[in-house]
Amino acid sequence: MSRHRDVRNINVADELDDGAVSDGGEEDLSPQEYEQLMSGLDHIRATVGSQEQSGLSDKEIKDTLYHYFFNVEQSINYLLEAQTRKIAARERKAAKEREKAEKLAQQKKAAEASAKLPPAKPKKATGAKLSGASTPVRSTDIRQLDLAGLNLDDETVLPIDEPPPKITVAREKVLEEARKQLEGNADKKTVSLVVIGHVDAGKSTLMGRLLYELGRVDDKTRKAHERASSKIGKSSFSWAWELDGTTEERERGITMDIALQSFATPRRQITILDAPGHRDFIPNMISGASQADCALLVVDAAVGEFEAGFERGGQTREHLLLVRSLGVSQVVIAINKLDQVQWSQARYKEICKLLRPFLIQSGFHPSKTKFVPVGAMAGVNLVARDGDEAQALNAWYSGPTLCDLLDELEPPTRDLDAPLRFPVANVFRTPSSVIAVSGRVCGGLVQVGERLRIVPGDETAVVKAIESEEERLEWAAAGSNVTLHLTAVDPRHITIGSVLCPPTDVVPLVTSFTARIIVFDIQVPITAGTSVELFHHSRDVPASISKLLATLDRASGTVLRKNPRSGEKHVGRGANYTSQHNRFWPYSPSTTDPLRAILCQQGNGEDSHSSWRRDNRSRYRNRIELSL
Ligand SMILES: Nc1nc2c(ncn2[C@@H]2O[C@H](COP(=O)(O)OP(=O)(O)OP(=O)(O)O)[C@@H](O)[C@H]2O)c(=O)[nH]1
Repeated sequence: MSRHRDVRNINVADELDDGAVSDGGEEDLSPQEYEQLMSGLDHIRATVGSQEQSGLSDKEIKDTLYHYFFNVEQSINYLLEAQTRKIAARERKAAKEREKAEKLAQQKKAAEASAKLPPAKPKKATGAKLSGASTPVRSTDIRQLDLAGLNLDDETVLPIDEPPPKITVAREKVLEEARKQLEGNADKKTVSLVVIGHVDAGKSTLMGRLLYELGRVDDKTRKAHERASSKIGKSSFSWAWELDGTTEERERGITMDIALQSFATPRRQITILDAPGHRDFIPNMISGASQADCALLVVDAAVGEFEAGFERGGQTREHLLLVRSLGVSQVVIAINKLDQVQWSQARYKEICKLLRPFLIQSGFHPSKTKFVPVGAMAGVNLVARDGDEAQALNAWYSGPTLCDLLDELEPPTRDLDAPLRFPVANVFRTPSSVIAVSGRVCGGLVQVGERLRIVPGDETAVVKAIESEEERLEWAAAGSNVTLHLTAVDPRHITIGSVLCPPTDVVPLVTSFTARIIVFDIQVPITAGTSVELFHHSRDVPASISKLLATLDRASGTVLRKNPRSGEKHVGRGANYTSQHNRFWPYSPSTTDPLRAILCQQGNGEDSHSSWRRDNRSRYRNRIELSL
C-alpha cells in the first residue's frame, strides 16, 4: 500500500484495509521491521491498555504502525483520535436510538389521545437542523475536521456522485426563521471567541480545562491524553492536548494552527478559535481573529513572563492590536498562572494597571474590557471557585468566574439581508462531498441546495450539506462558523481565501481602493509607493500604497492636511490613502462586514511572502490598520 502521508487527501481507513500488514502482510516484513512492529505493539498497549480497556484490537494497532512506518507516537495519536471518534459515534447512535424510542412512545401516546403533533422547529440560533439527518461530524478543530472527513465515521457517508440537492425551503421562510431566532426566540445567542496571547501563556491549557469543567471532555479521553503526554515527557501539556491535535504540536508543546471547539454557557453558545501564540504563526492567528466576534486574552502572571509578552515585540500587545484592527471590540483578559505568584492580589492588580492604558490606546472601550484572575492548570475560577486550590484566591476575590464573563459577551449585529459572503478559512475533502470548506458566514445566509459563485474565478458549486457543532443544518446565517459540503464543482477552483457568494450578487474583484488607515507603532514612515501585504479574512495579497490623500484628525475625522508626503507614527485615526495592489481581490464593504484588514509594511524591499517567513518580526512592527 502507498504510505505517502497527506491526511487531507487520503482515506486512512481505506488505506489501512488495503494490503494490511495483519492480513498476511507480516510475512513480507524484514526481521528488523517485524521486531519494530512487535515492540511498537507493546509500547502502544502500555499506553492505551488491553483490548477490553481500549476497544482496540492488535490488528488495528499493527496496521496503524505499519501505516505510520512504525512510528509509535503518530500511531498512538491516530488510534486515540479514532477511538474518540468511535466512542462519539457510539454515543450518538445510542442517543439517536433513545430519541427514536422516546419519539415513538410520544407518537403512540399522541395517537391514543387523537392529538395532532405540531411540526418540529429548529433550535439553533444560527441555523436549522436538517430534518431527518443523522448527527454528523463532532465539533472539533479544523485539523480534526480534516480527519473526520476521512470516512472514519460511517454515519456521515453519502455517495459522491448523487445529484446535487434541491432547495426545499423557500428563501423567505428561512429568512423569517433566522430573524425570529436572532431577535430572541433562540435558546442562546451565538458568539465566536478567538483565544489570543503570548506564547505559552496557557491558552490551550485554559481552553482544555474549561472544556473539561463544562463536561465537553470525557474522562476516558482525558486519561488517554494524560498517559500519552507523560509518555513523551510533556505531561504539563496534557490539558492543551484537547486543542493541540497534531503530532508536531504535541511534540513541540506549541499551538501552530487555529483549533476550533465549542461549548455552552447558560446564555451563550460559544465557538472558540484557539490561536497560536508563537510569532511564526501570526498569519494563522489573523485567520482565526478574522472569524471572531470577541477575544479572550490570556496572560501569564509569573514574574518576568508577563513582562516578556508585554514588551515591544511580545505577542500580548501585538495580538490585542491585531484583533482590534480586525473589528473585535470586546475582550476578556484572563490573568493566568496566579499559582506561580502565590495568588498574589498585588501582582494581579499590577498587571491590570499595566494593561488598562494600553487597551484604551488600542481602541478598546473600558466598558468592553473585563479582567478575571484564573489558574488554568488547576481549573481555578473557570467555572467555579471551590476546593483547596481556590482558597488563596477566595481570600481576596469574590467577582465573576471566567464562565460568568463569557456568558455576558454580546454578539455584534448580524446582517441577514446582506448578500451572502463566506470567506473560506479551510478546505478539505470528505467522503460525502467532493470538497468541504469551513469558515464564517460574514453576511446574509446560506442554505442547502443553493448554488454559489466562487470568487475569484467564474466557477460555481452547490451546497450539499451544512454542518455546525455536531449538527447538520438546513441553513446557516451571518455569524455562524460552519462547514459547507460542496458538490458540482472542480475542487481545483476553490482555495483558502476564496469567497462564496450568490451568483446574482457577486463580490466585486478590485485592484485598487481608497481606505482610511490607522497607523500604529511604525518605524519607517509610510509614503506613496510603500510596499505592504494586505491580510483580509484568510487571504493575503501583496499590495502597495499609490497615493496619500489626506491626514485626518484622530477624533473628528476632519482633514488636517491634504496630500501629505508621509503617514507618520501615531497619525492615529488617520490618513486617507489610495492603496493600489497588484492582485485581484474580492472586496465589498458593508455595514456589518466592513473592510477590516491588516497591512504589513515591508522594511527591506524583499518579496513580501518570503520576507514574512524569513523575518516577520522586522516586517510586523511596521504595522498599519486599514478600515472603512
Ligand atoms: N503553573 C501553571 N502552569 C500553567 C498554567 N496554565 C498553563 N500552564 C503551563 O504553561 C505551559 C504552556 O501552556 P499552553 O497551554 O501550551 O500555552 P499556550 O498559550 O496555548 O501556548 P501556544 O499556543 O503555543 O502559544 C504548559 O507547560 C502548561 O502546563 C497554570 O495555571 N499554572
